[in-house]
Amino acid sequence: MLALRAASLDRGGRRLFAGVELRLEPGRLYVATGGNGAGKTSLLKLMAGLLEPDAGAVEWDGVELAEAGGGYRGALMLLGHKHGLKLDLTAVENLELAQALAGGRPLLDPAAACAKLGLDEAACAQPCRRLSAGQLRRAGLARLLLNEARLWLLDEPFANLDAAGRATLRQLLAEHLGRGGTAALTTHVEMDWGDLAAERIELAALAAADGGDA
Ligand SMILES: Nc1ncnc2c1ncn2[C@@H]1O[C@H](COP(=O)(O)OP(=O)(O)OP(=O)(O)O)[C@@H](O)[C@H]1O
Repeated sequence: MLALRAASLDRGGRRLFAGVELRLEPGRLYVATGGNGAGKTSLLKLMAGLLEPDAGAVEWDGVELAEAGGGYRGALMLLGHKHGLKLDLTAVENLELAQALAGGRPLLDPAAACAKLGLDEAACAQPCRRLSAGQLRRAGLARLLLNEARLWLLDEPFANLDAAGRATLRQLLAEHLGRGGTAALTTHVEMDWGDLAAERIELAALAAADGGDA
Protein backbone atom coordinates (compact mmCIF):
# COMPACT_ATOMS: atom_id res chain seq x y z
CA MET A 1 0.00 0.00 0.00
CA LEU A 2 1.21 3.51 -0.84
CA ALA A 3 1.08 6.11 1.90
CA LEU A 4 1.92 9.81 2.05
CA ARG A 5 2.90 10.79 5.55
CA ALA A 6 2.84 14.52 6.29
CA ALA A 7 4.17 14.95 2.75
CA SER A 8 5.03 18.38 1.37
CA LEU A 9 6.03 19.25 -2.16
CA ASP A 10 7.46 22.45 -3.65
CA ARG A 11 7.95 23.02 -7.37
CA GLY A 12 9.27 26.03 -9.23
CA GLY A 13 9.54 27.99 -6.00
CA ARG A 14 5.91 27.33 -5.10
CA ARG A 15 4.54 25.10 -2.37
CA LEU A 16 2.00 22.81 -3.99
CA PHE A 17 0.88 21.21 -0.74
CA ALA A 18 2.15 20.38 2.74
CA GLY A 19 1.36 17.95 5.49
CA VAL A 20 -0.65 15.61 3.27
CA GLU A 21 -1.75 12.31 4.85
CA LEU A 22 -3.07 9.86 2.28
CA ARG A 23 -3.31 6.07 2.04
CA LEU A 24 -4.10 4.42 -1.27
CA GLU A 25 -6.09 1.36 -0.25
CA PRO A 26 -6.38 -1.90 -2.24
CA GLY A 27 -9.45 -2.02 -4.47
CA ARG A 28 -9.88 1.76 -4.50
CA LEU A 29 -9.67 4.42 -7.20
CA TYR A 30 -8.32 7.91 -6.44
CA VAL A 31 -8.92 10.80 -8.82
CA ALA A 32 -6.76 13.92 -8.57
CA THR A 33 -8.51 17.02 -9.85
CA GLY A 34 -7.58 20.68 -10.20
CA GLY A 35 -6.86 23.34 -12.79
CA ASN A 36 -3.79 23.63 -14.98
CA GLY A 37 -0.68 23.88 -12.85
CA ALA A 38 -2.47 22.84 -9.66
CA GLY A 39 -0.02 19.98 -9.09
CA LYS A 40 -1.79 16.82 -10.27
CA THR A 41 1.12 15.50 -12.33
CA SER A 42 3.54 16.46 -9.57
CA LEU A 43 1.48 14.48 -7.06
CA LEU A 44 1.58 11.39 -9.29
CA LYS A 45 5.35 11.80 -9.76
CA LEU A 46 5.72 12.01 -5.99
CA MET A 47 3.69 8.80 -5.66
CA ALA A 48 5.85 7.14 -8.31
CA GLY A 49 9.08 8.11 -6.60
CA LEU A 50 10.13 10.40 -9.47
CA LEU A 51 10.00 13.39 -7.12
CA GLU A 52 11.02 13.38 -3.46
CA PRO A 53 8.91 15.08 -0.81
CA ASP A 54 10.35 18.32 0.59
CA ALA A 55 9.11 17.19 3.99
CA GLY A 56 7.45 14.05 5.28
CA ALA A 57 7.62 10.69 3.53
CA VAL A 58 6.14 8.51 0.82
CA GLU A 59 6.08 4.82 1.72
CA TRP A 60 5.30 1.56 -0.02
CA ASP A 61 4.20 -1.18 2.39
CA GLY A 62 5.75 0.84 5.21
CA VAL A 63 9.13 1.39 3.51
CA GLU A 64 10.21 4.78 2.12
CA LEU A 65 10.25 4.69 -1.69
CA ALA A 66 13.97 5.42 -1.87
CA GLU A 67 14.55 2.19 0.11
CA ALA A 68 11.79 0.10 -1.48
CA GLY A 69 13.62 -0.01 -4.84
CA GLY A 70 12.86 -2.91 -7.18
CA GLY A 71 10.01 -4.21 -5.03
CA TYR A 72 8.13 -1.01 -5.65
CA ARG A 73 9.02 -0.70 -9.35
CA GLY A 74 7.70 -4.23 -9.92
CA ALA A 75 4.41 -3.34 -8.25
CA LEU A 76 3.91 -0.07 -10.12
CA MET A 77 2.56 0.78 -13.57
CA LEU A 78 3.04 4.47 -14.31
CA LEU A 79 1.60 5.95 -17.51
CA GLY A 80 2.47 9.59 -18.13
CA HIS A 81 0.29 12.07 -19.97
CA LYS A 82 2.40 11.58 -23.10
CA HIS A 83 1.82 8.26 -24.86
CA GLY A 84 5.42 7.11 -24.34
CA LEU A 85 5.51 5.04 -27.53
CA LYS A 86 8.41 4.79 -29.95
CA LEU A 87 6.93 6.18 -33.15
CA ASP A 88 9.02 4.08 -35.56
CA LEU A 89 7.77 0.86 -33.98
CA THR A 90 4.31 -0.65 -34.31
CA ALA A 91 2.00 -0.74 -31.31
CA VAL A 92 2.67 -4.46 -30.85
CA GLU A 93 6.45 -3.94 -31.07
CA ASN A 94 6.18 -1.17 -28.45
CA LEU A 95 4.21 -3.47 -26.18
CA GLU A 96 6.67 -6.34 -26.65
CA LEU A 97 9.43 -3.97 -25.52
CA ALA A 98 7.38 -2.74 -22.56
CA GLN A 99 6.56 -6.27 -21.48
CA ALA A 100 10.19 -7.34 -21.63
CA LEU A 101 11.25 -4.35 -19.50
CA ALA A 102 8.44 -4.53 -16.94
CA GLY A 103 8.99 -6.27 -13.63
CA GLY A 104 5.64 -7.89 -12.89
CA ARG A 105 4.32 -11.31 -13.97
CA PRO A 106 3.24 -11.31 -17.67
CA LEU A 107 -0.56 -11.36 -18.00
CA LEU A 108 -1.49 -10.98 -21.66
CA ASP A 109 0.42 -11.05 -24.93
CA PRO A 110 0.85 -7.71 -26.74
CA ALA A 111 -1.42 -8.46 -29.72
CA ALA A 112 -4.25 -9.48 -27.39
CA ALA A 113 -3.70 -6.36 -25.28
CA CYS A 114 -3.98 -4.18 -28.42
CA ALA A 115 -7.18 -5.94 -29.44
CA LYS A 116 -8.68 -5.46 -25.98
CA LEU A 117 -8.07 -1.73 -26.36
CA GLY A 118 -10.04 -1.80 -29.61
CA LEU A 119 -7.11 -1.44 -32.02
CA ASP A 120 -7.62 -3.52 -35.14
CA GLU A 121 -4.87 -5.52 -36.85
CA ALA A 122 -4.24 -2.81 -39.46
CA ALA A 123 -3.68 -0.18 -36.77
CA CYS A 124 -1.36 -2.51 -34.85
CA ALA A 125 0.73 -3.37 -37.91
CA GLN A 126 1.92 0.12 -38.83
CA PRO A 127 4.43 2.45 -37.24
CA CYS A 128 2.89 4.40 -34.39
CA ARG A 129 3.64 7.70 -36.13
CA ARG A 130 0.71 6.89 -38.44
CA LEU A 131 -1.79 6.48 -35.61
CA SER A 132 -4.30 9.10 -34.49
CA ALA A 133 -4.08 10.71 -31.05
CA GLY A 134 -6.81 8.43 -29.70
CA GLN A 135 -5.21 5.32 -31.22
CA LEU A 136 -1.90 6.29 -29.62
CA ARG A 137 -3.63 6.69 -26.27
CA ARG A 138 -5.21 3.26 -26.64
CA ALA A 139 -1.87 1.67 -27.54
CA GLY A 140 -0.29 3.32 -24.50
CA LEU A 141 -3.07 2.10 -22.23
CA ALA A 142 -2.65 -1.44 -23.54
CA ARG A 143 0.51 -1.55 -21.38
CA LEU A 144 -1.80 -1.86 -18.37
CA LEU A 145 -2.73 -5.34 -19.52
CA LEU A 146 0.76 -6.72 -20.09
CA ASN A 147 2.06 -7.28 -16.58
CA GLU A 148 0.63 -7.64 -13.13
CA ALA A 149 0.98 -4.42 -11.14
CA ARG A 150 -0.71 -3.66 -7.83
CA LEU A 151 -0.69 0.10 -8.30
CA TRP A 152 -1.61 2.02 -11.45
CA LEU A 153 -0.66 5.71 -11.61
CA LEU A 154 -2.23 7.25 -14.70
CA ASP A 155 -1.78 10.86 -15.83
CA GLU A 156 -4.72 12.04 -17.94
CA PRO A 157 -5.56 8.53 -19.22
CA PHE A 158 -8.92 9.66 -20.65
CA ALA A 159 -7.33 12.33 -22.90
CA ASN A 160 -8.08 11.82 -26.63
CA LEU A 161 -10.38 8.85 -26.01
CA ASP A 162 -13.79 8.65 -27.65
CA ALA A 163 -16.83 7.35 -25.76
CA ALA A 164 -15.99 3.71 -26.54
CA GLY A 165 -12.38 4.22 -25.42
CA ARG A 166 -13.51 5.83 -22.18
CA ALA A 167 -15.86 2.91 -21.53
CA THR A 168 -13.02 0.44 -22.18
CA LEU A 169 -10.73 2.24 -19.75
CA ARG A 170 -13.45 2.30 -17.09
CA GLN A 171 -13.84 -1.45 -17.58
CA LEU A 172 -10.09 -2.00 -17.21
CA LEU A 173 -10.12 0.06 -14.02
CA ALA A 174 -13.07 -1.93 -12.66
CA GLU A 175 -11.28 -5.23 -13.38
CA HIS A 176 -8.06 -3.95 -11.76
CA LEU A 177 -9.90 -2.79 -8.62
CA GLY A 178 -11.83 -6.07 -8.57
CA ARG A 179 -8.50 -7.96 -8.40
CA GLY A 180 -7.61 -5.87 -5.34
CA GLY A 181 -5.46 -3.43 -7.30
CA THR A 182 -5.23 0.29 -6.58
CA ALA A 183 -5.34 3.15 -9.09
CA ALA A 184 -4.73 6.87 -8.89
CA LEU A 185 -5.31 9.06 -11.92
CA THR A 186 -5.55 12.69 -12.95
CA THR A 187 -8.26 14.02 -15.18
CA HIS A 188 -9.89 17.19 -16.45
CA VAL A 189 -12.91 15.16 -17.58
CA GLU A 190 -15.87 15.42 -15.23
CA MET A 191 -17.54 12.04 -15.10
CA ASP A 192 -19.89 9.96 -13.05
CA TRP A 193 -17.64 7.28 -11.59
CA GLY A 194 -20.60 5.10 -10.58
CA ASP A 195 -19.56 1.67 -9.35
CA LEU A 196 -15.90 2.68 -9.34
CA ALA A 197 -16.69 4.87 -6.30
CA ALA A 198 -13.75 7.14 -6.91
CA GLU A 199 -12.27 9.10 -4.06
CA ARG A 200 -11.38 12.63 -5.11
CA ILE A 201 -8.08 14.26 -4.28
CA GLU A 202 -8.76 17.97 -4.86
CA LEU A 203 -5.43 19.77 -5.30
CA ALA A 204 -6.95 23.16 -4.46
CA ALA A 205 -8.13 21.75 -1.14
CA LEU A 206 -4.68 20.33 -0.37
CA ALA A 207 -3.09 23.69 -1.20
CA ALA A 208 -5.67 25.61 0.84
CA ALA A 209 -5.10 23.36 3.84
CA ASP A 210 -1.48 24.50 3.79
CA GLY A 211 -1.40 27.88 2.04
CA GLY A 212 1.59 30.10 1.43
CA ASP A 213 4.73 30.02 -0.69
CA ALA A 214 7.65 27.66 -0.35
N1 LIG B 1 10.14 20.58 -14.16
C1 LIG B 1 9.58 21.55 -13.44
N2 LIG B 1 10.36 22.48 -12.83
C2 LIG B 1 9.82 23.46 -12.08
N3 LIG B 1 8.49 23.61 -11.89
C3 LIG B 1 7.69 22.73 -12.49
C4 LIG B 1 8.17 21.66 -13.28
N4 LIG B 1 7.12 20.95 -13.74
C5 LIG B 1 6.03 21.55 -13.24
N5 LIG B 1 6.36 22.62 -12.50
C6 LIG B 1 5.45 23.52 -11.78
O1 LIG B 1 4.73 22.76 -10.82
C7 LIG B 1 3.40 23.23 -10.74
C8 LIG B 1 2.45 22.04 -10.89
O2 LIG B 1 2.62 21.46 -12.19
P1 LIG B 1 1.89 20.11 -12.58
O3 LIG B 1 2.40 19.71 -13.92
O4 LIG B 1 2.01 19.16 -11.46
O5 LIG B 1 0.38 20.61 -12.68
P2 LIG B 1 -0.92 19.87 -13.23
O6 LIG B 1 -1.99 20.06 -12.21
O7 LIG B 1 -0.61 18.48 -13.61
O8 LIG B 1 -1.24 20.75 -14.51
P3 LIG B 1 -1.97 20.43 -15.92
O9 LIG B 1 -3.43 20.29 -15.61
O10 LIG B 1 -1.69 21.69 -16.70
O11 LIG B 1 -1.33 19.22 -16.50
C9 LIG B 1 3.22 24.29 -11.83
O12 LIG B 1 3.28 25.55 -11.20
C10 LIG B 1 4.41 24.08 -12.72
O13 LIG B 1 4.85 25.30 -13.27
